[in-house]
Amino acid sequence: MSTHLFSARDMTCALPAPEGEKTIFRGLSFDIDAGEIVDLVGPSGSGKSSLLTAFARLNPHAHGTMSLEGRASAEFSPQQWRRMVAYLPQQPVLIGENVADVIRLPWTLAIRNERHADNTDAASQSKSYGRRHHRSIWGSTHSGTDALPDSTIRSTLDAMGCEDIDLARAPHDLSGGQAARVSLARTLLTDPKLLLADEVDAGLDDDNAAKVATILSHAAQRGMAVIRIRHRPPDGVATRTVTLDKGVLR
Ligand SMILES: Nc1ncnc2c1ncn2[C@@H]1O[C@H](COP(=O)(O)OP(=O)(O)OP(=O)(O)O)[C@@H](O)[C@H]1O
Repeated sequence: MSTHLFSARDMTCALPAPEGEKTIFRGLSFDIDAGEIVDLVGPSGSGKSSLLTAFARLNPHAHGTMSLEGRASAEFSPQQWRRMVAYLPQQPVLIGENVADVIRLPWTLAIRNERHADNTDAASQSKSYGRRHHRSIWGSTHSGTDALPDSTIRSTLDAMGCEDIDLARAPHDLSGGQAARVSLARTLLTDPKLLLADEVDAGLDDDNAAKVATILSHAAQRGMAVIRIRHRPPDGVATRTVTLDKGVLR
């Protein structure tokens, strides 16, 4: 489709409604390059979350044409796509007994899936692409702890300015700011190419919001593309801002 890292064309979202269909947006186009941070703003209810979930192929009411690094989204299974186009919701969902387990969860699930895939003969071309890809990201197939030892999690969190987060802490004992950063760290460690951050700094104090912005900024410097939905005042981190209003992106 293009040479952009990610491109979307003709994105349309229409919800079932008593009077027929309610169109949230129609025919939207969007491009983003590696290393960019784009803020997506607009009035409440204008469809910002619907657009991001459409990009992540998580929105059953949306359709359009998308590509990543020049490859059409249809070449990827939804799971393969979402590993590279990761959607981060506002409310962190932290599953595990402690922070280390929470961060390791994608590896644990991937290894389980890999074992399942290796035990079946349904190795289509797209599946084999997925296995190669995730081995390259996640390295080991032995166990979640082998693939992502505590020492790696610790050093990664420290490098993200999360020295205050104890790996042994139960997720329900984390503050809102810590929970937001753990959720973000878990997703960044899976190394997506495009991160879709849906109001991840909403409800945080200024200090924690700044920490989240710094983490995202460093990820972008390493080549990740980031789209942020934000309702806070501009923080100087975005490379550009786009507005979604009345179904139009400008
Ligand atoms: N699952 C759903 N079922 C019914 N209506 C929905 C659903 N999801 C979103 N909507 C509607 O679609 C429209 C767009 O919602 P969306 O959450 O995408 O907007 P938004 O711009 O992200 O809003 P906000 O800034 O308040 O989070 C709204 O009118 C909303 O009520």
